[in-house]
Amino acid sequence: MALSGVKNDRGELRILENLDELRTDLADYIVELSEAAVKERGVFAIALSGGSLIGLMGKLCEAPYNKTVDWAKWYIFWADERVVAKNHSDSNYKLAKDGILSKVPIVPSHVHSINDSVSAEEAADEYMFVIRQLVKTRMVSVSDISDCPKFDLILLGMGPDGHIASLFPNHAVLDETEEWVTFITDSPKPPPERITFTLPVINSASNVAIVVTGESKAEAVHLAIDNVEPNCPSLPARLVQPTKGKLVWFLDKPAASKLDDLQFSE
Ligand SMILES: O=C1O[C@H](COP(=O)(O)O)[C@@H](O)[C@H](O)[C@H]1O
Repeated sequence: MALSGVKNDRGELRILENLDELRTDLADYIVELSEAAVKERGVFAIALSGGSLIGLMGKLCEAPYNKTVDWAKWYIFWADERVVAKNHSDSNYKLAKDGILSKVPIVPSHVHSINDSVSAEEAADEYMFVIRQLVKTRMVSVSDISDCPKFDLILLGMGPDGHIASLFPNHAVLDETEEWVTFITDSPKPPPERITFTLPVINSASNVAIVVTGESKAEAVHLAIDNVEPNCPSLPARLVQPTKGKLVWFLDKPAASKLDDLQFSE
């Protein structure tokens, strides 16, 4: 049985009994947000991450979701990408294409992947330009408190070190507040060159979901969510604090195993 509730100011927690329940709950949540965005704005702008997240989104390619979702209204972006060719096994685009995008009727021109034939710096600049054009036409909304794009949903995974997108602990990239998209060339996790949404963009989204499974991430989940002393100011996952949007954590039981006193109703 799932546990769910709100934990201090760290958003809503959904702790699922097993991976199958997590996959279903995640698919239901994404579909609900896509229906609301399409009803309100006519489109759904969703940013994906790489890693284990894509496999956990797999139910979207199955019945009933594959037939009922209004795929033609989806606009796809990436919260981060590794600077490798699109057919490289490290590519977040390839992962999403093989795992989801090739299995549902997404409009190819709505898939906004990152240019893989230029440097990391150029790719970040270009991606920001692409997003800027889509903000102008309101395919992507704009935040009313900053000039940042306001994605309908940003989906994040989290590494055992607490990184989200390609924002790593104690890295200068966490201080980037001017750019929407930036790049790094020294990622502690290979490959070294990556581009990533910055924290202001992530925190301007209408909805952010962080999806984490497995015991190896339990300590980082605890540090990111609980009121720990000393606080972990440079743990990237802890810095996800949507200004006006909603944050939801999807956790399996092993990932949630180190959280302090869970007192949610079952
Ligand atoms: O390198 C990355 O890692 C994170 C976490 O991946 P996971 O496999 O541990 O879930 C991922 O969210 C990010 O997009 C990716 O580039």
